[in-house]
Amino acid sequence: MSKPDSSPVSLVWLRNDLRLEDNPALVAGIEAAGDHGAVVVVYVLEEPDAAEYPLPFQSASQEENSEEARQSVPNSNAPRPLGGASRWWLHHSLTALASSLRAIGGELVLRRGNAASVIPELAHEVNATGVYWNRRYTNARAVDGVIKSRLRTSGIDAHSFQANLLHEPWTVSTGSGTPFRVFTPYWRACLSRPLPRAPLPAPERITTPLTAVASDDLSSWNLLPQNPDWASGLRETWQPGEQAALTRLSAFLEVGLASYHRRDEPSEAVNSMLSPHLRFGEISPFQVWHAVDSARRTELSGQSLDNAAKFLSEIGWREFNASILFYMPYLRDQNVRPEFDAFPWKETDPHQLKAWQTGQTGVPLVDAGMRELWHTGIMHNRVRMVAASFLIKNLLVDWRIGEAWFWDTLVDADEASNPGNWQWVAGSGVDAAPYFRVFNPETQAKKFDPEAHYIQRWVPEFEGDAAGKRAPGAETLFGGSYPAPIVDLRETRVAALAAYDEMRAVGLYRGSQ
Ligand SMILES: Cc1cc2nc3c(=O)[nH]c(=O)nc-3n(C[C@H](O)[C@H](O)[C@H](O)COP(=O)(O)OP(=O)(O)OC[C@H]3O[C@@H](n4cnc5c(N)ncnc54)[C@H](O)[C@@H]3O)c2cc1C
Repeated sequence: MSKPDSSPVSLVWLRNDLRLEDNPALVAGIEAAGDHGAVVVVYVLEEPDAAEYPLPFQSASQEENSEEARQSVPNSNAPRPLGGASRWWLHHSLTALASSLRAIGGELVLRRGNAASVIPELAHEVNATGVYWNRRYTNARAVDGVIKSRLRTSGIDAHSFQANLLHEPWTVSTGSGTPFRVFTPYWRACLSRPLPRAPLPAPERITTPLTAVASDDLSSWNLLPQNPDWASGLRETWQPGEQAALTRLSAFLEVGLASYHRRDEPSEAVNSMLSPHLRFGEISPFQVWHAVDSARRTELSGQSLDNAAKFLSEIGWREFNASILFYMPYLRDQNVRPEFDAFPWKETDPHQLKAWQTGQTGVPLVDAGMRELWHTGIMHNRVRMVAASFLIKNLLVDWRIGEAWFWDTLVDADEASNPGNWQWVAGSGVDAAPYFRVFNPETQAKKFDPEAHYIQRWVPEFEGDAAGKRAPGAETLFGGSYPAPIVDLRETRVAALAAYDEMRAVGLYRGSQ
């Protein structure tokens, strides 16, 4: 339905919240427009001028970690350009969102460019009386700050809402008022806070302005891969969009949750697979929390109750990483623990790196994970840890190189969780695994994929057991269809520990100067 152009207009800017249910900005925009107003819903493909948002900006991070090294960050606060798999997801998620909006009378307007210009210009174009968005906690909030002041200068109200985190970073702090650096007390503090608010229902109708608002054609954004079209595995695996996210959540509650204690076994389909849906905000953590919480109050018992608590704590890790990025905007570029700046990374061997990226290292569990990633845009969490550890510790490749590959290939690539987890594996992050913990892919496979079902699925040419032991005679296949390991796991483990000692010696030397 359309309203006359003189009516009040709300501009709702959707970002990582591509949903109708539990969308406070959308609800507030509709309410503010009232019975006589109209609502314009926009998504902006952000292409900011990075120089406009230099790091570091004034934030608590500088108090939190104020060493000189952390100040000279080469990056900017501009939103991080999406990787290939995320662009694929975004295309389909926007398509789904546009169709849901149309079903209740709305339209999705698409614009591209620097949001700091695009949003104020669009607000003027549609005579917006207010602009509404849900808050983000990445470095790109610097962009939001600029927009807010530009809008206010021209007399337009800007309103932002909590929608994408259960606990905004500044609401959870230690007794002395500093951010948590260790997960367990962080999550305990979260759990002692008031229960997360109930999710909001989806709006039933939206009124658009009488005059249609110009929109880009989604296909002109070229988000989908062409020549080659590498997305067939993504299409087989995923259905982006709000409806699919809700279906995933229901399926997890019905089937996965009861077996979630087996979440470390990659051949078991017990994990929720919600990460890309959460990443793009097709479902909110409030919806997930309340669905699980209501199940545990009414239906669950025994093991399932423990599983529910564990699952919610994984949602907690997502929040924890968001909080880390909030306070440490350099998370993707810099070691959180400065002593790692002296780590003697090896000069990257392009052949070894390629073998890792393409799942041809000759280490079956690592290769299975990397092939799963390439084909489906996702990798099981346990295998992510093993594959990352292999790159960092057995190949001595700087974690930032692995992080960039995951950023490009994961459909759930997240500005906080990706570098946060890479730094966790590297040992350079907050609450990280100690560097001397080197995942042994053979032991990990024996423990978590004992029948080698997962390995067989992704590395069918491998003949041997899960621990990487070749079947009799299969040694002759080395150099054949499945390669021999590109490095010796035991020797490289020793080399990694020696490199770690070298780094610590530099620290001790510097400390003694
Ligand atoms: C090297 C490495 C890189 C990673 N990069 C990302 C990333 O870019 N984006 C991402 O969402 N997760 C990342 N993870 C965390 C984790 O692997 C995925 O969240 C998980 O595999 C997603 O599958 P799921 O939805 O079935 O998880 P479930 O087990 O069902 O967990 C439910 C939700 O909890 C959250 N979650 C679970 N584990 C973690 C974790 N360790 N850190 C943060 N959130 C978590 C996710 O939102 C997930 O959807 C990474 C882990 C590693 C080791």
